[in-house]
Amino acid sequence: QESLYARLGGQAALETVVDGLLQRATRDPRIQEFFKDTNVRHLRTQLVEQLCAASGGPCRYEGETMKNAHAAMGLRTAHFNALVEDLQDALDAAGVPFALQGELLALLAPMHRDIVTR
Ligand code: HEM
Repeated sequence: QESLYARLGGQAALETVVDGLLQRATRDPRIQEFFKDTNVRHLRTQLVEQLCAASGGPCRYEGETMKNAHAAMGLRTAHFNALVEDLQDALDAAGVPFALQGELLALLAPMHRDIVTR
């Protein structure tokens, strides 16, 4: 079985998905406030690298732990779910098949416990 990374379409596909996610999240009234002082360029690089590594691609994630990166934000489950919805929209828009979307989301779901702090 090929890696999820390869089946998603590799680096270019991941970049399209992350761009779509960041466009949506930074305009999403439910969560946009969290991104107002963020260097989105840097976040894009880190997210692509993280998703590449997590999906079995040829990358190593060297960014912050999920706990450290989000500790100061006081995120709730509703914020987490809003971001996941934006990601699903971005995956749909990129034409990623539903089954592959599920595989990617399953990799991210366990991060909830490090990201949501209240
Ligand atoms: C599965 C869910 C999530 C993943 C995989 C994820 C991933 C990441 C990554 C990789 C970084 C970069 C860390 C670094 O700079 O080294 C980051 C930062 C950030 N995340 Fe998340 N995140 C998630 C959920 C959320 C949610 C729910 C929010 C807000 C609603 C959020 C807002 C942010 C912001 C604003 C930053 C940048 C902080 C800064 O400006 O330094 N994230 N996230």
